[in-house]
Formats: sequence, C-alpha cells, structure tokens
Amino acid sequence: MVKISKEAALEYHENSRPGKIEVIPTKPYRTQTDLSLAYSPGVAYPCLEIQQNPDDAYKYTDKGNLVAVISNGTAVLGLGDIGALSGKPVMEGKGLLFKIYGGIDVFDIEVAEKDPEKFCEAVEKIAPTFGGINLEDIKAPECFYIEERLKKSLDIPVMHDDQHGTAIISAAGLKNALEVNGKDIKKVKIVVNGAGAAAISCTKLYMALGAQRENIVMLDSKGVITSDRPNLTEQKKFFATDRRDIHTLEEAIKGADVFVGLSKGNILSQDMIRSMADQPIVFALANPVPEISYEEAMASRPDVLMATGRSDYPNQINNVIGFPYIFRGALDVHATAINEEMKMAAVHAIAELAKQPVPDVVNDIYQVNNLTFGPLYFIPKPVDPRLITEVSAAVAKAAIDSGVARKTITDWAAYKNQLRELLGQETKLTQKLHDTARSHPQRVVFAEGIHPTMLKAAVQAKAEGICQPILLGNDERIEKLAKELDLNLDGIEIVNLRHDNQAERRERYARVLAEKRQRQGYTVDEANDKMFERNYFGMMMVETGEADAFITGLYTKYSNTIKVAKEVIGIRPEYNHFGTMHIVNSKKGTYYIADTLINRHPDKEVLKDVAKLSAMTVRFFNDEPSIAMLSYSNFGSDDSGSPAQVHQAVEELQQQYPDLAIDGEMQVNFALNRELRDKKYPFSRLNGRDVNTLVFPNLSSANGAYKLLQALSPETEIIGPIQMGLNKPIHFTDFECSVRDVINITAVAVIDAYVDKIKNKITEAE
Ligand SMILES: NC(=O)C1=CN([C@@H]2O[C@H](COP(=O)(O)OP(=O)(O)OC[C@H]3O[C@@H](n4cnc5c(N)ncnc54)[C@H](OP(=O)(O)O)[C@@H]3O)[C@@H](O)[C@H]2O)C=CC1
Ligand SMILES: CC(=O)C(=O)O
Ligand SMILES: [Mg+2]
Repeated sequence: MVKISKEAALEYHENSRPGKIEVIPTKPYRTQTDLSLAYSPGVAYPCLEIQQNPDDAYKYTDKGNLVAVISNGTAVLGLGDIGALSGKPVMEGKGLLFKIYGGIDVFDIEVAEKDPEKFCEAVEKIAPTFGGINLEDIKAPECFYIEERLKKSLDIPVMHDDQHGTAIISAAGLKNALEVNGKDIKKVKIVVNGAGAAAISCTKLYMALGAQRENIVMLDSKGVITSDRPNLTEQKKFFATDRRDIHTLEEAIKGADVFVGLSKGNILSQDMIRSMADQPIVFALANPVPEISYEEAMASRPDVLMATGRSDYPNQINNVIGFPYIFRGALDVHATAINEEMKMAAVHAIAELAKQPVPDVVNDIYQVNNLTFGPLYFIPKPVDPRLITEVSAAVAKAAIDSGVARKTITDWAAYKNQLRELLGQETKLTQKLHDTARSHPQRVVFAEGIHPTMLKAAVQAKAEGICQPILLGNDERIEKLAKELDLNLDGIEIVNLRHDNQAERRERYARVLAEKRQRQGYTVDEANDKMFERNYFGMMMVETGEADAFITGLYTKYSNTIKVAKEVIGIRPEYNHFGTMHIVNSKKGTYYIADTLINRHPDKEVLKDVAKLSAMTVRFFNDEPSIAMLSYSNFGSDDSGSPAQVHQAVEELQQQYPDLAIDGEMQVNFALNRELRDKKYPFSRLNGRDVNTLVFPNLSSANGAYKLLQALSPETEIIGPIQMGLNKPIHFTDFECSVRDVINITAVAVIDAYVDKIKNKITEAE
C-alpha cells in the first residue's frame, strides 16, 4: 500500500505549474477567422440567441457540462474550519476527479462567507454559469439550510456532496457488506459516530434501505445524542435515542453490528471493535485520518469487514465513486434537481457493480490478480471504467422516470457508448468491431489456454457474447488457473490435445495435412507428431471446419507460427505473401499500418502484395483505402535502393489498378499532410485525398512506427496485429498484449470468419 509523505504531497501540488487544473479551449483559435468567431464580432450571435431562449445556453456554451464545486471551507475533509482559501486544494482535487471520471468541467469556487444567507446569495448570483452545483465541505448544521434553499431557488441540480455523495456510496457499501456477512439491515444495530453533514445524510439513506431508527445510536463531539440533551439541532433531535444507559462511544458500540465513522481521526480503539457483534462492519470514513487505521482494525479481530475513505486500502468508501457519475447522468438529461429516486438508483447501480467480474484494467491498477466480491472487495474501485456507464445511466433514467429531466434519452445503448467514448475507453471502431462480432459469434480456438491473459480474454469474450471459445491446453491446469483467477469456465470447451481422448482427432488431422502437403514431402507419421503441437492442432481445427478462427502468439515465436500457418492454412491463391496490419485510432483519425510483423525485407513483389492486402483489409473495415507507400524519399527523389523498389511497386500497382487510390514513394509527413502534399506534388493520384493507409518499406520501420505511437501517446488505441492474406482466420497476438488487445483481435477474427462463411455460401450458390 502506498504511503504518502508531506514532502511528496507538497511537491506534487507545486511542481511543473502550481495547482491541479487548467482551462483548455475547445474550438480552433489559430487564425484571424477563428478569433473573430470565438470572440468579437462572431460571439454576439450566440449571446443574442441565448437572450431570446435561455435554454440555448446549453447549445452554445459549456453550461451543460460545467459544474461549480463551491465551498466556504468550514468542514474541509476532517480538518475542520480551515477557511475558504485553505480548502482550495481539495476543491481543485474534486475538479480533477469530476473531469477524469465524469468528463465534466469544473470551476472551483471558494467563497469566504460563513453566513448561510449571504453564502446562498453569492451562489445564486453565479448560478447561471453552471449546469450543476456541487456544494463541498460546508459544515453542519448550516449545510442543511444552504442546500435546501439553493435547491428551491435554482433550476439546476444542487447537491451537497458530503451529505448525499457519501450517503450513496456508504449505503451501497453497507448493503453489500451485509450481503457478505448475511445480516438483515432491518435488524442490525448501527452506531454512527459524527452527527454532521455526512453522518446525518448517510443515516437517513440507511433508513431508506430498511435500517430501523430504534437500532441506531448517533454520537457527536459531546458523546451519545440522547433525547434529553438540551439545544439539539433539528437533525440531531431526529436521531436522538431514548436510551439512558449509554453515554460514550465505548458504551454505545458494545454488541453493535455496524460502526460508521464520519467524525474525526483516531477515536475508535481495537477494544471497541472487539466488543462488537460477530463479523462487525466498520466504516472508518473520516479523511484523511480514519477513526481507526486500517491496520489496527484488521488486527483487532479476524472477522471484521472494514472500509475507509482512503484510496490506499481495500474497500474505499469515498464520494468520488458517486459525484462524477451522479452529475454526469443529471447533466445529460438537463435535470432540474438530484432527487431521492436518482440517489437510490445510484446506490443500487454501485452495489450491483461490485458483484460483477472486475475488468482487467482495475486489477492492473491495483496490482492484484483478481478482485472478487467478498470481505476485501464489496464496493467498486473508483477507477472502474464501468461506473460511468452503469451509474450515470441509472441516474439519468431515474431523472427521466421521476419527471425532473428536461431532455430525454431513448437509446440507452447509444448513450452508454457515448459515455465510454467520452472517457476514451472505447473508440467507435472497437465498439463497431465488438458489436459486429456479437451479432455473429463464432467458434474461436485460443491456442494458449493456460496463459492468464488468454484465459481471461476468452472468458470475457464469451461473457460479452463475442465468441464461443475453445481453449487448447491441459484441462486440469486450465481449471486450476481459472479457479485461482476466479474465472467462470461454464460453457467453454477445453481441448487437451495431448490426451488419449484426442488420439482419433490427431490421427484424422494428420491424414488431412499429410494429404494436403504430400507433394512437399510430408508423411502421415511426421504429421502425426506435429499434431501434439498446439499451433498445428488448433489450425487444423479451423482447416477442417471444426472451429471458425484461431488465436495464438502469447508464447510462440512469430517465425514458428508463420511457418505453421503457411503449411496448414496456406496463403490465399491470388497472393504469394501474407502480412499483418495494425489499426491506429488516434485523435487525428483512424490509420491502417502495414506490414507490421511478417515480412522482414520485402522486395517489390512483397510490397505489392502487402499494398493489395491492405486495400482489401481496409475495405473489410468498411473504409475506402487511400494508400501512401512510404519511404525516406519522395516520388523518385532517390532513385536507388529501397525507395526505388517502392517507386516501382507503386508504378506497377497504378497500372494494374487504375482506380486504386495509391501513390508514393513518399515521406510520412507528406502522406499525412494533404495540403502540403497537394501543393508540392499536385500530380499525385492522392491529390485532394486524406491518406488512411500507410504501407512501410520494411518491417523495422512499420513495427517501429506503431510501437512509437503506442509508447508516446498512450491514449491512442492500437488494434492488431490483424492478419491479412491467409486462407482462413488465423490471428496472432503480441507477446506483451493485454486482455483487451486479445479481445479486440478475437472480435476481428470472428468477423473475419463470418465474412468467410458468407463468401463461401455465395460461391456455393453460384
Ligand atoms: N469518506 C467520505 O466519502 C467522506 C468522509 N467525510 C468525513 O467525515 C467527517 C465529517 O465531515 P462532515 O460531516 O462534512 O463535517 P461536519 O463538520 O458537518 O461534521 C463533523 C461531525 O463530527 C462530529 N465530531 C467531531 N469530533 C467528534 C468526536 N470526537 N466524536 C464524535 N463526533 C465528533 C461533530 O460533532 P459536533 O456536531 O458536536 O460538532 C460533527 O457532528 C470528515 O472527517 C470528513 O472527511 C465526509 C464526507 C465524505
Ligand atoms: C471525501 C470528502 O468529501 C471529504 O472527506 O470531505
Ligand atoms: Mg468533502
């Protein structure tokens, strides 16, 4: 677990430039025209439109995606009343979280005003700027009045995050923790330490989930809140107990099932936890120092179900799991409020998500093997990419159903896709690939069933409906690994190709292969031996039609796989070579790069085949190829060696395919800059066209190019390698590829297999 030092935290905030956020323009601004549109005179037009119709502010400004994080600094984390300015790092932090998790822009606004009336007036005056208001770290009881008044006076969602954000997450956590220990919310005894903004709101929500008021004891800085205490605020009075036998936390907590701390650090002892009932739930949520440290709580007794507000321990119950997504959903339907229905929808969506298999990206970030629902994982991690789709969609839907939405959503699948895209989780192309594969799932053989990445990918691809996986490998070892990784193998076939029960199959495959290659000196005995190798066996499954596609490469060297593929599957009759392509999905657009893996030193003929295969593959992805044949010279400027070979390949291809948009040789900058190319080389066949396909002169340059992009711009998605030119859908993976990479390739293989089947049907019909 990461330990943070004061020095590191201060350096983080100071370094490169002070603070954590900045404002970035979203429209072009480089030319005189751009500036005239962005500002005077052009800007006057949207102003006048908004004057006519105020709702147009959502159309012409960032209002609909802009939230104010507003605080007066009176209850900053558990640090207390440290003042508006001192709270600014927290508010900037919230801004950062809104942006990275919800794609929402934030202005943090620190108002140096403790008087609730004056504070509300200030907020009301600046409200037109925003699509929503997140009140933050304002102390109780003032926060209750402030929120109520602003909710009434403003027609945009207003939420005091410390109250409702915390309530939503901790209610989801409580619901799930009670599922882990099997206790009934209606019967559990709950001690809430703290009676401020967060504590009051959390406890109300637990009651909405079924907790009984008579089972709840609340404490503030003076001890147990009993009904005979004078001068209780309205909120505290509501939770005051009639019991007279308890005064301190130590007395109150005896025999309790649940402790919720929303007070301050280090006030809960190990003995107090030991005095609680079986399998006690301890939520020590004060920040930054919890009511008891995670280590101490865990050491107090073995059956404790523990959560803190911090990111460095298991079960982080922190409003960050809620506010970005709650506001996202509310903003997307132009909600006028965040109401009880929306909050409850968020509780259930968050609780449900913790029970679903965890995506690899989450395991990777936390450097764990497999997070699974249970004592150490009963609340989703803040980095879970599914939170935005599940929680925001649930909130938006509840807003529509409860009548506070000014805009409706009907296509929920499209909305979820849009949310994924917003955070760059999925580009349109991968979505399209997955959707297409899902509509025609095929039988895919995964060669390395015993590799954790491939096993996870196969299970996930099955769960997503992309394919019916067949795993090659030792069934006992695969089952053991699946158990360790907590993967469900239901409905997944495992073929132990070396087992006796596969003898008939091996012999049959050997006969087919030997017959196919008898003119290349193959004997049945030799072929029989080869069937003990997974690449031979797996490819034969596809060759004989017992499977539709094959994925390999996590263990095996390409040179070996290529050799086997050529022997077993063979190259398409109209070509003499095959190759691979990588698709690069960048902010600038989608580019197809070839040949990235196969042909080390291509001659002119190989280059021609790679270019033709690239054109075919780009069309396969429903794009029109516009091909630049690359080199380090332009259109004959160097007439020897590698450029000359590219030059000649282009000449022959242009003659053979007069309609194909292809030209070269050219340098990458001319390929990617149409204006520059058109100006300098107006004769080019690519004149007026953007290039989308880059055929490199050799393997080193193509391979280096996509790896460079991968390393320099992690936000760029790279799909591949995509095999082109073999007779059947045999696809390769990179050694170091992720589960997601394998799933993407699986989707390509499935589509490839489906297209093959259609083509075969057409040929048969003819
Ligand atoms: N994990 C999470 O997501 C969140 C955690 N929090 C944490 O919860 C805590 C409270 O925040 P918030 O409600 O906004 O602040 P408030 O100032 O509104 O409330 C603080 C409450 O704590 C009580 N308190 C202080 N000391 C003690 C003590 N020794 N024993 C019992 N109660 C005590 C105060 O009592 P009194 O009423 O007598 O003054 C008050 O009721 C903070 O540590 C904050 O970081 C808050 C929001 C979200
Ligand atoms: C998390 C949070 O909002 C707080 O501790 O105040
Ligand atoms: Mg807070």
